[in-house]
Amino acid sequence: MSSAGQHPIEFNSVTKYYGDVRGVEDLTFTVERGEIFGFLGPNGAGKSTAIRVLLGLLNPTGGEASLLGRDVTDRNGLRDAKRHLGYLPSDVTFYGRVTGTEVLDYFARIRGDAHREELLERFPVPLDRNVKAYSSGNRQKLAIVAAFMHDPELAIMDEPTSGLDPLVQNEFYELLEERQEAGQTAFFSSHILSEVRRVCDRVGIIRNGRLIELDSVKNILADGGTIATVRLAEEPPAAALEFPGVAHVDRRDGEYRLVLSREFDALVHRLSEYTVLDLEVREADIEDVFMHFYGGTGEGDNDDTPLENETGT
Ligand SMILES: Nc1ncnc2c1ncn2[C@@H]1O[C@H](COP(=O)(O)OP(=O)(O)OP(=O)(O)O)[C@@H](O)[C@H]1O
Repeated sequence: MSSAGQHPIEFNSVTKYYGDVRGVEDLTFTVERGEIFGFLGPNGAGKSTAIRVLLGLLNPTGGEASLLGRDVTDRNGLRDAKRHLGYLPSDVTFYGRVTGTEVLDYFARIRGDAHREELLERFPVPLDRNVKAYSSGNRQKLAIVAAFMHDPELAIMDEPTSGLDPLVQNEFYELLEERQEAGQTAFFSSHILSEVRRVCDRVGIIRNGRLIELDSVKNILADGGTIATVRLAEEPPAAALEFPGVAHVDRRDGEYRLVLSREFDALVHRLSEYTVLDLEVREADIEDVFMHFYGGTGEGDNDDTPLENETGT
């Protein structure tokens, strides 16, 4: 379509305030064609605000954003772009007393449904039943079929796997991967780090409305390095464990946890000054790395709710 050669998603210094409340501030990044991009951040960080600006549901206070090459404030252009978009909201609600079939018929009339039967085989739902009586998982599956049955070139999803059981989640990741092989683009917010590691090429991390990291998952994991957890018989002087190569130290339950590069000589040398009761050295995993970005006491935090993990809600 008209977006050929352009980035499917572009944010250029986008700021959105709700009165005095900051939604997002000076957000600048692009999503490349054919990539799966994860948009991460703690609760209240501004992810939904950014997505709503992109969909033209909120006017930015400043800056510009474009979707499939169309300025999001250009109503007609955005309407055209949306024919090639699949959108999966976080809180799927269908209005009225309608069946699953009627919901899909409605979207089919607007955007097409070439892949409807194939998707219904992968994400089966009780089509003849009133959607008000659907379980949350079935509601989410129906929304997936509705979002993807016209084979959109871009999918925007707000926590797409919430409410899905592990088998359906897996089917969904496979769908995203197949679509990527076909050159289509996906942008989604998530709190589930295992899915980010599995499917995302790049991530943007937002906190307090600002983008604080933008990189490939591979690079982010590589930079996170190694974690050493050590228990000592003596209390070392403050800062004794902050030697070169150590990016971060914290003390928890009598243990020191060091985030460090894979240079072990300095670690061994420093620990030799103490009686080591316990020592574990391992590769940092994705939870360690993202906790580093999520945690802390950033000025003006909107909400310090901890990150949910796979077993969370
Ligand atoms: N309609 C609104 N009116 C006023 N403030 C709002 C509104 N919507 C969001 N906010 C505020 O904007 C900030 C960003 O919220 P947003 O919902 O975009 O975060 P989020 O990253 O999507 O969070 P979550 O992970 O909890 O869904 C928060 O401080 C929130 O309270």
